[in-house]
Formats: sequence, C-alpha cells, structure tokens
Amino acid sequence: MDIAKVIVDVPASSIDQTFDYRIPEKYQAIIAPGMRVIVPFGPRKIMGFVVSIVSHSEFSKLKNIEQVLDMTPVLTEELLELGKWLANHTMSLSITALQAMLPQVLKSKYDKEIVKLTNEPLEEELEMLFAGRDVITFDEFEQSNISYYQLQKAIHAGDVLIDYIVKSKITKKYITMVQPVREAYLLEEAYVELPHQAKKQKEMLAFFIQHPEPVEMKKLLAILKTTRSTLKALEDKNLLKTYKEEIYRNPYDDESIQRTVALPLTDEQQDAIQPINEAILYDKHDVFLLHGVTGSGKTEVYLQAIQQVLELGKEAIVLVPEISLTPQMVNRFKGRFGSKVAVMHSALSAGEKFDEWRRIHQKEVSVVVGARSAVFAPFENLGIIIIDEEHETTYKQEDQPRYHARDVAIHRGENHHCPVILGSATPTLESYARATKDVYKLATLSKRTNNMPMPNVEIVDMRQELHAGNRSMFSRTLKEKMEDCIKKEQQIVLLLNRRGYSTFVMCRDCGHVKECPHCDIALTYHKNTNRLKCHYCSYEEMVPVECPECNSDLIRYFGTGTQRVEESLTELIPQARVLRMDVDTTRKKGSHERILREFSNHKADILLGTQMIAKGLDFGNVTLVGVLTADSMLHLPDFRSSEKTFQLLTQVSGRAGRHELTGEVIVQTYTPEHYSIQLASEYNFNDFYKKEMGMRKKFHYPPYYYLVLITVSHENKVKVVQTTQKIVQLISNKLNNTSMVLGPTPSPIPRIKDRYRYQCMIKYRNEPHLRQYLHKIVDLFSEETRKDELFISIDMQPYHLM
Ligand SMILES: Nc1ncnc2c1ncn2[C@@H]1O[C@H](COP(=O)(O)OP(=O)(O)OP(=O)(O)O)[C@@H](O)[C@H]1O
Ligand SMILES: [Zn+2]
Ligand SMILES: [Zn+2]
Repeated sequence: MDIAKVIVDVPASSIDQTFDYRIPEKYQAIIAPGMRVIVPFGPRKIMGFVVSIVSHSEFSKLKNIEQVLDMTPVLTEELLELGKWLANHTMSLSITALQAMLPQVLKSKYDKEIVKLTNEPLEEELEMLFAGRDVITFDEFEQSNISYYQLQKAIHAGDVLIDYIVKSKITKKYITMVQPVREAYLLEEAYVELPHQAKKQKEMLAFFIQHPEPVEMKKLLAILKTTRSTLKALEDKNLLKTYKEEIYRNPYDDESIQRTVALPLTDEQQDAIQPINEAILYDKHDVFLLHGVTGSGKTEVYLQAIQQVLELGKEAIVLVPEISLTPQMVNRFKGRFGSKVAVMHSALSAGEKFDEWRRIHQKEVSVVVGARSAVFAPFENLGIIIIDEEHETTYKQEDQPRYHARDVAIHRGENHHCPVILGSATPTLESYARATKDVYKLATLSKRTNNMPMPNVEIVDMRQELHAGNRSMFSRTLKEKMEDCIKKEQQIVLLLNRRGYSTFVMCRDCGHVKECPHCDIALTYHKNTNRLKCHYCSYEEMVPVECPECNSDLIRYFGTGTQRVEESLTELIPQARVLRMDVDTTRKKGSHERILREFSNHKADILLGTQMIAKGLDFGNVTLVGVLTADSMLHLPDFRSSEKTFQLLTQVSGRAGRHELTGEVIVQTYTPEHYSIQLASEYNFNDFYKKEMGMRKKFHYPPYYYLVLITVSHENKVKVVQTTQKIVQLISNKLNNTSMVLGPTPSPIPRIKDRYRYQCMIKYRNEPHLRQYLHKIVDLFSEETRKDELFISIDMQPYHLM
C-alpha cells in the first residue's frame, strides 16, 4: 500500500481525475485519505488531497509525494465522497469542491508550528528537539531525524498540537494552569512543616487544600496577591504543578450568556416536533418542511430537536442566513447548549474561523450554528441538519462550486440517516411543492406563540399621494403613524427595499445617464466622496459638473439610497432619532451588533435599513413597520421577483408586535393591485402559492422545470456570440423534445470589465444525462478556455439571473 491517489490543485476541466504518486517510506505509517500533500506536477510543486491509498498503479514511472501537510486528515471519508458528488452535481472541479469544505487557513500557505501542551517530558527525541521551549516551528521538526509516526503519536496522545501561524488580534492562545500533585492530607502536612516566614507559600497551599481543582495561574496569583516565585517554590517542592491549556479565540463570551431551559411546547409545536423526534430516534432520513408564521416558535422546535440529538450522543448543524447570524440568534443556541456550540460566521477572522472549525474537527463541540458553508462541518455522527429561513437565496453559492446548501444538507442527511428540517414563514415554491407531494413532510405552525394576531397591514398607493401633491417619499399616513409612535415612546422599523435601486446621475435636459466605461451599467453616486463608482469593476470618477452629451448643467442624482432617506426623514420628523443600517454603516466588524444593541436599548426611535433588517429581529417595543417601496424589485428580470417581494413583505411585517404590544404595518407602493403585495398584506401564503404556481407553470419555470444558465464571456463580442450559438446548437441536438434551449441572448448586464457576456438558458423536466452532455461540450472548448481566456460558466439551478 504505497501508492496514493491524489486530486491535484490544477484548474483543468476533467473531473474526478486522480493522479498516482508513490508514498516515500517516511510517510507510509502516517498517511491517510483526507490529508493534504504537496506533489510535483510538471515543473511545479502543487497541493493535492489524498483520496485513497492503493497497492497497485497502472502507471510504471511514478513520482514521489514531496510532503505531507497534515498529521490528521482534514477531510473525513464522508466529506471526500461528498466532494465527488458536489463536483458532479455543480459541474465544478473536484479540487474546488474539496477546498470549499475547508476553512481559509487550510487553503492558503501558512507556516506551521508545533506546540507542546504537557509539562511532562515528551518521548526522548521530541523532548530534545523542543529543548525546553514550548513552541517550535514545523521546519525544525522536518529537519530533524524524528519520524512522522512519532509526531503523529504525540498528537494523538494530546501532548503536542500543530498550529498555523495566523495573524490574529488575540495573540494569547495558551494559558498556564496550576494544580496540586499531592493529596490534600499531604498538602496539609507540608503546610505545617513550612516555616513561619513562608507566609505566601502557606496561603497558596491553604488555597489548594480548600480547592483541589486546577486553576488558571493568572487568577491564582491575583487572588492571593503574590508572584510567580511563590508558585515556583511549591513546584520545586513537588507539591504543585503547572501545565498549559489551549484557549480558543472565542469571540463570544460564553459565560455571560444567560442559560435557558426548554419551554413547554404549544400543541402545534408538539405536533410538529413529534415526527422529527421519531426520525431522530430511529435514524431515519426525512426532509421536514416547517412552515411557521413569524413568531410561531420555530426556533424552540429546533432547540428541542437538537436537545434530543445531543442526548443520543449525536451532532447537529444549524444553518442561518449570514445576516441573521446576530448575537441575538447565536445566544439562543449558546443559551441552551453553552460551550457545546461552535459558530461559523464570515465576520470572524481567519484564525477565529479556524479555531471554530478545529473545535468541530476535534469533537469538542456537538452543535454548529453558521452560514452556508457550515453545512460542511466535519461531524461524523450527525443527528440533524436544520436550515432556518430556507427560502433565503444566500444559501446558493454564487461562485464555484455553485452549490445550494439545501441540496448538500439533504445529501448529508441521506449519508447519516438523519432528518433535515427546512424552516420558514415563507417557504420557496420548490420546497412547498415537494411538501404537497409528500416528498417532504409538512409541519405547520399557524399561530404566534403569544396568541397575538399578526399585525394589520395597510397598503398605501403612492400614485395617489403624488396626485394629492405629496412629493416626498413618505406618505401622509406613514408620517402621522411615525409621529404618533414616537410620542408613545414605541419604536419603528423602516425598510427601504433597495434591490433594483441605485443612485445614479442623470441629465435632466437630455436624459443622459452616466455609465461605466468598462461595464454596461450605470455608475452609482457616492455622496460622501462626491464620486461615481461602478459596483462591478470598482472604476470611479468625479461627478461631472456638466452633461458630457449636451453640456447642460442640470445634472442631478436620482434614486433612493438609505442615506438620502435618512436625510429626508430627519427633515420631516426632526425629533426622530434614526439609526441607519445598510452595507455602508455595517462594514466595520461589530458595527452590525452595535446598531442593534443601541436600538434595543431605545437609543433611537427608528431603525432604517435595507433587506438586512427584515430578518429575525425580535424587539418587543417595535409597533410600527414601514415599507417605503414595496414594488422596487417587482420589475427586475427575474422570474422569482414576485416570490421575493412576497417573502420580504411577510418577513418585515413579522418584526412588529412580537410581544405584548400590537403592531401595524404600512406598505407604500406604486402597484397596490399586484398579487404579491395584496396577498402578503393578508398573510395569505396558500393563495400566493397557488397563484404563483400558475404563473410558473405557464412560463415554464421552477418548480415545473429545472433550469441551467450558461454564460459565455470574452473580450471579443463576435467570439462570444458565436460560441454561445454553437453551445445552443450542440445542446439542442442532445435534449429530448420536452426540453427547451433559449438564446443566445445578451446577459442582463451585457458587459463587465470589458468582457462581453452572452447567455443561454436550458429548461428541462427530465434529462438524466444532461450533466454528461454539458461536460462534453465544455471539454470541446477547453483549449480556448485555457489559452484564449474564453470563459464558460454553468450554473445548475441558478438564483442569480444577472
Ligand atoms: N412553547 C413556547 N411557549 C412560550 N413561548 C415560546 C414558546 N416557543 C417559543 N416561544 C417564544 O416565542 C417567541 C417567538 O419564537 P421564535 O422566535 O422561535 O419564532 P420563529 O418562528 O423562529 O420566528 P421568526 O420566523 O419570526 O424568527 C420567542 O420569544 C420565543 O421565546
Ligand atoms: Zn444632457
Ligand atoms: Zn465597471
């Protein structure tokens, strides 16, 4: 068994291709599938993953593995299999799929060090290598004669640990602990024998006679108001000992979180959880769709299901959309399960992320709460996977591998024979359709836990406001209600539905709009710098003083950015204290939390923001929710725009009146008659579902049809059109006659960074060999994609149609 099959890090198309390498003697005892290695490839040395170890190769002249990067596999057997499936499912390279499962630190090249964790002497050779130090570089080890096997043994025994040198603000990662090495009566004897003058030493012994548990050295010295020398003296007498313990860069202060206990479930919750608990108990894979109105206690159902999973000694993954991963959310899980919970959040530093990942890898936690990529948590005994707000499109990754976390979760659920829970107040049509066909099991929570009614929604027609002479972006009703609310010392959430909006500069005389010279899209106006920026290529320029087309000086900016809304708001209601939450004000780490904390402490009357305020917030004092422009995304070239509008309105309405106070919602719109707005205002999911399903059926969209979006880009427009044309032809010949191929058409943004973009769309119901066809087609162009910068992207089940 001295040959390793390795997936190497080369961006070549052929998927599932492994290369054989010989394992040098020194690595034979330690190497295992799932470890990363460095191998020679052509003239270069590159990284790869060992996927299996075999005794025979078809090839005769094999090169040697150059270096083994891990002493314990970073990918489990299950994740290796998942990677293979993922690459095929998303039409991406195996190497890309495997790397997507690992934290950043393991993807880039970081220097390693070996940390000694014990104060006991190590095995002789290793002990000599450390030579009294706590930390040595990995290089030093590699230059020594010590075998990898010896090192691996010390790692497994917990005596040493391999760490990556990541720059992190928190540098202190190890603490020194003190512990008595003698039994209490021996400490007492020693106490009596100590001379009078050794007062401090006596105090320290007295402390340990009372508290024989290990204590952090720093704390001990602080409590006893003494120094290291006292401790040293007792160490020398062999009464106490010190050792190091690793502390994790834990960004959450677990101790300050208030612990909670399971609430007695309502009847509806009870009915929902019962079949889930059964699936957990009998190792049964089922997908449950938990359709529960906002505030109906879905989270409590998750928590109690996880409780059951933990009692069986298994593990749980909870996925939450990135922007809902607030401290409020995290605390609900930490409050119930304490330090058993790891959090995977993109705002963590690389070092913090790695620490959280390692806590999972080393089985120190059994629950992970995280955004999309947490679905790859390296648990080996999963008992449940939960996806909260399953309708969120951020669960689809927009670059390679273009996976949907829901598909990955279900695949892992099958592997582990465990249930998958999809929860939402507004499930996707895809999931709901599956539930009505019994592919998923449906559980419904129709009432809020406090039995409060859903807040009343009033639709305001902004066209009539205009006719009545009100040109501001706030209707008269909304203004009155806001003033009233502030008077009563209650709070307001204002949503500016900004998708599809931007602030652009237009000439009032000739209508000229300033566009990016490299991308076919309007430049966005940034007020604080008075510059125009492109959001696709970061091109920027000064705002022109006159129109480049007609030289008029009537050049003005249009659109409604949150910043502008804030300004008009403070003009309209000067006494209002406004907090703004959008991408600009939350860029800094921790600012998101700060804004929410201030709002929750009633430091402001109004929380004004974009989509990110619509989800998960639970503030008892919020009684009014205003939506400024409900229809702003209805007109986007996206077949999901009605669904997204319905979801957003329902979610944001759910922020009002969650506790004792009743809430109300004002929705401003220019298209009050649109069914997504009407039905959202009635909380009528069922009718919306029926109506929208009718539309999808008529226009051949999901869930009736599956989609594939193929985008071709190149600097030469003719080449782009021709290539897309050819792809359309090739694929049309292969598909059956219930499938459709649309295109070629220019992409909604026809040029980005000077590259032209064309696309075609495949709609199909049943094409079992589609992926094979697509692979073949992509292979046909592989020369051009490699040499001529032709780019072909394939998005299976696209969410982003731009
Ligand atoms: N069985 C219960 N008895 C009493 N209170 C409960 C119960 N279950 C949940 N709650 C409380 O009801 C409130 C709403 O619950 P929760 O936030 O879990 O709802 P949700 O369905 O997840 O809402 P959203 O979709 O709006 O986030 C919370 O304050 C929660 O503590
Ligand atoms: Zn002009
Ligand atoms: Zn640009």
